[in-house]
Amino acid sequence: MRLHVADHPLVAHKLTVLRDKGTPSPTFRLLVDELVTLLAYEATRDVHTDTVQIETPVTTTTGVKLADPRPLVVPILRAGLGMLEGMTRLLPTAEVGFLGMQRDEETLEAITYANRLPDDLSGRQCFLLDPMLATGGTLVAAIDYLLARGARDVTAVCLLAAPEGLKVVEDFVGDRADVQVVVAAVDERLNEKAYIVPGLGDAGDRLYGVV
Ligand SMILES: O=P(O)(O)OC[C@H]1O[C@H](OP(=O)(O)OP(=O)(O)O)[C@H](O)[C@@H]1O
Ligand SMILES: O=c1cc[nH]c(=O)[nH]1
Ligand SMILES: [Mg+2]
Repeated sequence: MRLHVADHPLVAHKLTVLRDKGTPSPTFRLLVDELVTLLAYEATRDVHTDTVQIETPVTTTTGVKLADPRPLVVPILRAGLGMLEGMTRLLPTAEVGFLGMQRDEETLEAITYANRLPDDLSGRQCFLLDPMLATGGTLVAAIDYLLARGARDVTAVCLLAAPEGLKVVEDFVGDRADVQVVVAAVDERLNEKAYIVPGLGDAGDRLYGVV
């Protein structure tokens, strides 16, 4: 597993406002969207492209376009939905799949309540979106769904990760696939409720309100 931590003052600034418990949902949603755009720039550095010939008003030249097969973007509901628009803005050709997963707050097991993915992901570049990588249980289960469909090139875009969760993902992936995790920051640790510290609280609740 490869880890990329975005090291940029704009990322740090936006993340600080996001962490602030006084930041209301509309601002939180906007900041998540802006942060994803900055992270997507790093996360798509190895996106496949094809060479194309085009004519500018002046001459003929060689350029690139996003290649086929199209990349697949998969937000992990609920909280990952807040990252979808920012990602597809940068990857306009992407196909979008969906995973609905909820962590059981007692057992910390990830329960899947929605799964809409293409059957065959061999040769496809896949991007998983989830703001929080805490114990890693949710991300491991999501990566497992993609690997089971033949994906071998997976990038997870997260806002915050705990060191404990990163280790779990790394141990799960081993050398089974090329998995990259792109994050805005790696935080200190998990607390006794497996929340990220200092973190930003419950990302789904802060985006969409408590249900
Ligand atoms: O690494 P883990 O320990 O598995 O925890 C991280 C997961 O928990 C949160 O989702 P949650 O289960 O709260 O669902 P939600 O998005 O509907 O709020 C978060 O968005 C991740 O999906
Ligand atoms: O800190 C955490 C841990 C899991 N899920 C969240 O939304 N936040
Ligand atoms: Mg939640």
